[in-house]
Amino acid sequence: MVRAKKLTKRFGSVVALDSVDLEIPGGLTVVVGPNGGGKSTFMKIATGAYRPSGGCIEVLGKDPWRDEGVKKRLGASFDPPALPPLRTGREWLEYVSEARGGNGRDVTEAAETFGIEGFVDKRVRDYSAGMRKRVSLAQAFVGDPELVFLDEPLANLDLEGMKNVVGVIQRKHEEGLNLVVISHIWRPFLEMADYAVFIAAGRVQASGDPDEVLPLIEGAFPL
Ligand SMILES: Nc1ncnc2c1ncn2[C@@H]1O[C@H](COP(=O)(O)OP(=O)(O)OP(=O)(O)O)[C@@H](O)[C@H]1O
Repeated sequence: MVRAKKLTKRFGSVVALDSVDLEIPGGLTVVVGPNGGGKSTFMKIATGAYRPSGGCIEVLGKDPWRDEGVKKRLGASFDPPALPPLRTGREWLEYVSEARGGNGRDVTEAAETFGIEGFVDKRVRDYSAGMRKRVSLAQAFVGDPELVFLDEPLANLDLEGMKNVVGVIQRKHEEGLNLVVISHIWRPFLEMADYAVFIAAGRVQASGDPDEVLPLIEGAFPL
């Protein structure tokens, strides 16, 4: 699904990703690591939002920075959510669905899935943080993407919302969708994951079977 070789990203003197070699297979992958480790930067490069400073990355066999076609096959929910403040949630979701080659009709289903029907016709600027997160999650799934990236899908959600989103991810995974989930709340996702990646200090510290990566994660974040 994703193949990175010597992938590097610098912001001035900060090296956010330092010569990362990584292959992410199909299925559900969980990406874990400390704040500032490079996870979101990796996702932004993988979805074509950032250009690498060095090395290369292929997503679904294509370069996401250069290939506009592959971007249409990817769904993404960034954290914090990137939504246009003056649009309604519905207008934005229809736009994203259509940009991915969908017909916008799946927006109603996505609205139900993420419990946003009550406010989807209001402007984004009037949303709470949790409402923004829900619309941003719906955005990742409309337009029938082949691979979905979610950055902190549980951030700002209430308990009911968290349970719902974990359930949606489980169901999408079972239906055969490919997902890459970055989450500090890793336990519910690691249980269902096919692959795990631990990123810290701009490097992949471990990747592979979740059962093998888990001890490393628990060692790094003792509770
Ligand atoms: N647009 C940017 N401009 C400058 N520095 C950046 C930018 N984006 C990220 N960085 C820096 O790159 C490093 C990696 O950040 P990144 O957001 O990828 O980490 P992360 O693992 O996602 O962290 P968190 O768990 O806190 O979300 C950090 O040192 C951060 O300050």
